[in-house]
Amino acid sequence: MTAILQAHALGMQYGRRPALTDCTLNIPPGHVVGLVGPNGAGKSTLLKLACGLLNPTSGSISVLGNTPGSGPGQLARVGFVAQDAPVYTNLSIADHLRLGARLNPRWDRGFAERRIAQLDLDPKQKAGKLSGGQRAQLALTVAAGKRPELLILDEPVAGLDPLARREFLKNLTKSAAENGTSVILSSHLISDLERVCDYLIVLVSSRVRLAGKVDQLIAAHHRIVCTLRDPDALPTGLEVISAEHTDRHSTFVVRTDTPLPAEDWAAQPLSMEDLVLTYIGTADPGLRPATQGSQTALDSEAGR
Ligand SMILES: Nc1ncnc2c1ncn2[C@@H]1O[C@H](COP(=O)(O)OP(=O)(O)OP(=O)(O)O)[C@@H](O)[C@H]1O
Repeated sequence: MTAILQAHALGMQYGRRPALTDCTLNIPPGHVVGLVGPNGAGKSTLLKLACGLLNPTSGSISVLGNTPGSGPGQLARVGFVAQDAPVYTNLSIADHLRLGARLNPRWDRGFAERRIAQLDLDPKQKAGKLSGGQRAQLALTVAAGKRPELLILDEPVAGLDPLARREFLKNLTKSAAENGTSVILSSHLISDLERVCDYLIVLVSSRVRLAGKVDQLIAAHHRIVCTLRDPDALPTGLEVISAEHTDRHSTFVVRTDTPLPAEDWAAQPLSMEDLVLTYIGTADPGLRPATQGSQTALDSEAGR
């Protein structure tokens, strides 16, 4: 099966500033992929590279097996909503839907019109007069109405109120499953991603720190609490992702691809939020040298 996104040693620099460094990914189709990371981590840069809005300064990227943005055929297969949900301010909502129909061979008019009605928006309203959240809803409707194979959304729910956010995410997963669409969405709202994503990418300081299927990542990570000890005293095969110590106890987040050995410790699973925060909180690659290697291993696992 063709990967929805394959990147090898992908890099992007704006002038001398690296925005994405040595990014290697192999995302299989059929997933809702959550892309998380702190401000400035490189999320939007990766998504723009995937749409062909930017060209890499090093490495390679392919999306659905092709070079991003390489002609009308590829553009029709990928729907994209940028972070600020751009719309044509002088055009009405109905004009946007007409434009969508003209430009996209697989345009789903019924879906788009239904969605606008469900949102209680007036088709005659100029897009420039919509609220920020309503503009985001219009941009999302146009992107989804293309019926793309891959929908790329850069912080799609940031401008939506809590109820609209929940509804949007529910519809997104339902429509992705019904239409066989893969989705990549970035967000700072980990609890939202937890609800809808089954594949996770954590970007920190322009590098991929973690990537893989959520269930496999959760199964491979454990929080263990034990009497005070040095990480080197832990059994081999456990990769220490984070370590915290009090006078008496040590708490480690460890990763292992084999079952956790039974020892004199209390072990707990991590939630997706715990996992993300652990990797974001241990962002210094100098402190945690093994994680990039783990990412590559998981990627090849997921790409099988
Ligand atoms: N057009 C640009 N020119 C110069 N530097 C840029 C440009 N766009 C992004 N950058 C820089 O590249 C880095 C990555 O930015 P990017 O927008 O990809 O991050 P992000 O993870 O999407 O951040 P956020 O969560 O704040 O949206 C940042 O250091 C940013 O300042």
